[in-house]
Amino acid sequence: MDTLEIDATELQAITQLLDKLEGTFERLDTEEALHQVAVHAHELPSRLRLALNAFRLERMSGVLRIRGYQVDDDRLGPTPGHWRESRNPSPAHREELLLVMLSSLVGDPFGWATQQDGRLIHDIIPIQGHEQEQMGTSSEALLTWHTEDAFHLLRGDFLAFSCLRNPYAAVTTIGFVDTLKLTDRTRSVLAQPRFNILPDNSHKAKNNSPGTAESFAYVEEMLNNPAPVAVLFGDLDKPYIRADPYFMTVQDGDDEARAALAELADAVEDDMHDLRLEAGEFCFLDNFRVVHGRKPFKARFDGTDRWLKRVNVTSDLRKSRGARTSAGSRSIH
Ligand SMILES: O=C(O)CCC(=O)C(=O)O
Ligand SMILES: [Fe+2]
Repeated sequence: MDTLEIDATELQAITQLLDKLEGTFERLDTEEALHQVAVHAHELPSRLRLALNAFRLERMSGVLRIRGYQVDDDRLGPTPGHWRESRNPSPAHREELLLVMLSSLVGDPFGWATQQDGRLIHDIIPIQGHEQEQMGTSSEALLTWHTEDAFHLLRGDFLAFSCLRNPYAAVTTIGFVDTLKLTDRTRSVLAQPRFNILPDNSHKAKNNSPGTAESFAYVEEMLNNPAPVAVLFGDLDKPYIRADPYFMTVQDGDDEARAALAELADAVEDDMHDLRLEAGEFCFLDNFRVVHGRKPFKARFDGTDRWLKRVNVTSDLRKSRGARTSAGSRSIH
């Protein structure tokens, strides 16, 4: 993992930039705001911009932690009990603004019409009733390692988090694909389109408000009729990954693919790293080069729970033009 510690001078520059901009953008999810914010990102301290560019160009491990920003915990108020209860204007507007600025330096933020009612910026918080689910909103269950939105052809290249609070130091887990120990034979099987990846539950209509998502047609299609895909791709010596074992199957009778997937799961689990996100920390994951999950934790449901903001980032918005709710929108369906 790579870590950048923001120093006092940089913190002052960031604070001044946020002071200047926070009143300008009431919403961050409009075409205009996203354009403007991406340009203001170039006013951030150069060490941050250099680090994010190095991250984008794969000159780093695939995890970049940016530490040293201070969150005003009182301003945030209680952690919401559900992402639907998130307030507007957001009490975390400054952190969301900084998250979108930083994200704009690695690509372009986007969201899903089928997730969190189409919001661009997600709240990752424990939700009562979801304790045992395989979702960011669960708590007591182990969140099995995964590529984010692995089922989707247009999944993000990167994933960005802002940690607002994590009082009990819940652990995000990270697996680095660069250093995975797999036999050549297994690599070659994993590189063949012999695996089905079903949509995870966060994309299902039952976990969105009725009528809010533009269309669940693609998600339905992927549920009922998943096209077989490869798990490893790119350069097989240093592969990219696309996997979410909890939601994966192989064709009936394809024991070789099943064994390769099991070997991959063992290799990833043997070398998982703990990441305890702290309040004020921003964290970027390379969604092609690392997988992530989360260890179980006990949520409190009293307004003091862990609270992350999350945004998906793509290297190429143009690829999804026909799959967004309109050509100008950032919402894929
Ligand atoms: O809560 C976490 O640490 C990560 C959860 C997760 O998988 C996600 O937000 O994509
Ligand atoms: Fe995830």
